[in-house]
Amino acid sequence: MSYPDPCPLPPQRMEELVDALVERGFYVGEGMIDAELCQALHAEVEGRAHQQALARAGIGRGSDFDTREDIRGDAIHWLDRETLAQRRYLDAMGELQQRLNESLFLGLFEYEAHLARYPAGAFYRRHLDSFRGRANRVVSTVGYLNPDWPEDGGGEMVIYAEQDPQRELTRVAPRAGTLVCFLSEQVPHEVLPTRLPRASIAGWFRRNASLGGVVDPAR
Ligand SMILES: O=C(O)CCC(=O)C(=O)O
Ligand SMILES: [Fe+2]
Repeated sequence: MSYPDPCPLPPQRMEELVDALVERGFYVGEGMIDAELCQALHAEVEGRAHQQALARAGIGRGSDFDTREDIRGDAIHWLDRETLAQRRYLDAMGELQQRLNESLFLGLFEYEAHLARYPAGAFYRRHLDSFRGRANRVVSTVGYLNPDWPEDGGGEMVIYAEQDPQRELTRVAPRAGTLVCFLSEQVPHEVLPTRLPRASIAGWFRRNASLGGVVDPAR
């Protein structure tokens, strides 16, 4: 497998991403993630599903953890840099982290992400990514991996207004190459029921929890 160097996110589009985050709190970029990389990551998700090497996703953390199919129905695998494709993706997110810190002084200091597969019929009800026990999530990213997603495939991600969480701002089809980025504490969002198996990577830039919510100085 060969990849273009140095980064699978187009550097010239970083500025539009940063501007959208500042102006609207979210960004939707089609064709942001390299097609070959999406293909490799998609194969990894499907391979893991086949080997039953994905874990049921849950809500909450530690002793609060619970699987709730009425809230979310995906199965996940936390990225561990095991494959070249994972390393490429994480390296790209590392560059994005650096860019966000330089431009917005967010003090992001680490990134965690998981592969996710929503089987047919699965969804994830409207939620915020930063909640009790996860208050240090600052910026969320979702990269989509399914090539040729049909118009009637379902599984769109809906973004709602912060002040009026009933009001839809946009719907995003989970098509390979699209990258969505948003402020974790402010942007309510939802995954509509999918008609086809749907693969993505959801990830979060975090600030240092040990500082009790105080922003790290930009590095
Ligand atoms: O896959 C998506 O579109 C979003 C997933 C999500 O909201 C999450 O994992 O927190
Ligand atoms: Fe989410």
